[in-house]
Amino acid sequence: MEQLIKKSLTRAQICEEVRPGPSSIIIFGASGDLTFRKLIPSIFALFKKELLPKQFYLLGVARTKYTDEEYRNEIKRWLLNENEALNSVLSFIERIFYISGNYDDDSLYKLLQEKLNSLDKMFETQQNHIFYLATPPSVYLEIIRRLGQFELTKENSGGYSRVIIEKPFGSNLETAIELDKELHKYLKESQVYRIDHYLGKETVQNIMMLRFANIVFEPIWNYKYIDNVQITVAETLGIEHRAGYFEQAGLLRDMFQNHMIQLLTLVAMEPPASLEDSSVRDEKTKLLKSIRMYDTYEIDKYFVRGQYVRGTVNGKEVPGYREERNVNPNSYVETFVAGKFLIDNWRWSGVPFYLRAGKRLKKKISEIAIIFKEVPHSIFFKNNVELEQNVLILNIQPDEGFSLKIQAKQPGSKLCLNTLTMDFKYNEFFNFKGPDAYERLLLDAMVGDQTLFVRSDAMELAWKLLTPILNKWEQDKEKGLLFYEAGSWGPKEANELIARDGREWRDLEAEGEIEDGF
Ligand SMILES: NC(=O)C1=CN([C@@H]2O[C@H](COP(=O)(O)OP(=O)(O)OC[C@H]3O[C@@H](n4cnc5c(N)ncnc54)[C@H](OP(=O)(O)O)[C@@H]3O)[C@@H](O)[C@H]2O)C=CC1
Ligand SMILES: O=C1O[C@H](COP(=O)(O)O)[C@@H](O)[C@H](O)[C@H]1O
Repeated sequence: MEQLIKKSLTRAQICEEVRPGPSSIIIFGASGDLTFRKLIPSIFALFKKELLPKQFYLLGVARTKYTDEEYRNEIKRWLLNENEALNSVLSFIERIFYISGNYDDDSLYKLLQEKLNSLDKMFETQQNHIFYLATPPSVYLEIIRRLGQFELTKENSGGYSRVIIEKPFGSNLETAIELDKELHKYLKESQVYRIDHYLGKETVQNIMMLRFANIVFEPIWNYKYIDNVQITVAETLGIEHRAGYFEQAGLLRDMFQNHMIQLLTLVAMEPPASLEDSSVRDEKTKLLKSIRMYDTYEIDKYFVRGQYVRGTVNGKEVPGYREERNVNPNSYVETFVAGKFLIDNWRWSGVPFYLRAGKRLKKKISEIAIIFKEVPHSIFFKNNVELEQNVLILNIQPDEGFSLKIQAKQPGSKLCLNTLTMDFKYNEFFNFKGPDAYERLLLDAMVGDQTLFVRSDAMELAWKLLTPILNKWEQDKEKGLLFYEAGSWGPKEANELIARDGREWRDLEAEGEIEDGF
């Protein structure tokens, strides 16, 4: 009995959300898309759930001129548009302030110092500051240098100073290292929170729970039982208003350097010694070191890149990438990538990880599929009829959850097998829509938990892996770029990539549907 009580007490303690101590969030780029669409709604959601500390304020910084009042009105309008209740919105915006200026101008940082001093006193936030860089990456360094020069990154005056940095972190290995080096002149690694919003998604966090809190999966989580792993992040959206960014980035930087590689890492890493952030991040790093680097001549064999042309998505005609506003009509930037990754360690020897992601595909769906080997000997059918392989699917979106495909007897007939899907959907089971990824991550930054943020070495290793590919594509320009119709599943060569190994991509046509939300 005592044991049981102990167990449930521990569970309650684990489940309980830790409300952070006094905190402030200072957003650079506060007039931008990310701030309005993701950051403000997530901070507001935390406010409504009473997960923000009582001693809290938010300070927006950008070049656009607003008074506090005008900025609050913008936020009010935005939140009311999202059907939020007026009363909550009004009490939330009382904690919001705004200053404007140019990032390369000392007077902005003097003003910032003064504002922080007075707000820290007013809200008793004990000089605890989280600086969120939600600006274009080109100004990250400038902001960090100035914060450093104005001693806003120093922690010895009582409070903490943390910096959340949005992706992309650099544009290749060299620039990422350079940015990191400069950053570390002013900040210790424990102050740096490199955000990857996929790590805040419920199913993504659940990968570790599923693997390491159950006995049934881990013993078969290896080359002996797993045939291949497929990770798909398909979007119906194009590049929206982000042509300026996407023309520089392309899909490999936009999705693989961060989200896709992180997903692969969580599926493939060894069990960490504990849930401590350093243990988890050590395992991720170890795994990243085992991913095979390809020689330049192998890249075409293992990677396919494509760009969408005009087509129909969700019944609507959409322009091709080169026809999008602010895109170079001869652009050879990729909007689709499929690749085969191999992990050179004992657990994953010979197990391919097929990854694909793309814009303007047939439907929005993200999943990780663990495809198990065939049974070694089938007693069920003569004439070599193959049994379908078991598949464990971790559904990241639209319906967060997981499903297991197994073979079962079809009722009635004497001996007919069929695939049965054991389906678990978060929303249905818990009757609760999980929080947005940014809520989780902002809360973690306030309590100082870096587990779900990307450490310097992992970020570097991901760039190391992808930079040779980026270099080759940069050299090849249009050569090797394949065109696919918007509303399809990408270039047919992506199917050939996997067919060469005698496999095929999972058919995602029939899985649940939603509109893109990002
Ligand atoms: N939007 C999204 O969905 C996602 C964005 N990100 C990352 O978050 C960051 C912000 O993205 P997002 O909000 O879309 O970006 P925006 O293009 O909306 O820019 C944010 C703000 O930065 C300021 N800004 C724009 N250009 C410059 C410039 N050249 N110099 C200084 N300031 C500038 C503008 O404010 P003002 O003119 O008032 O100064 C703008 O409101 C980027 O690093 C992006 O890669 C990451 C994941 C998703
Ligand atoms: O970081 C990014 O992610 C979104 C996809 O995010 P999701 O949560 O909607 O799956 C992608 O559209 C964007 O290009 C990329 O920068």
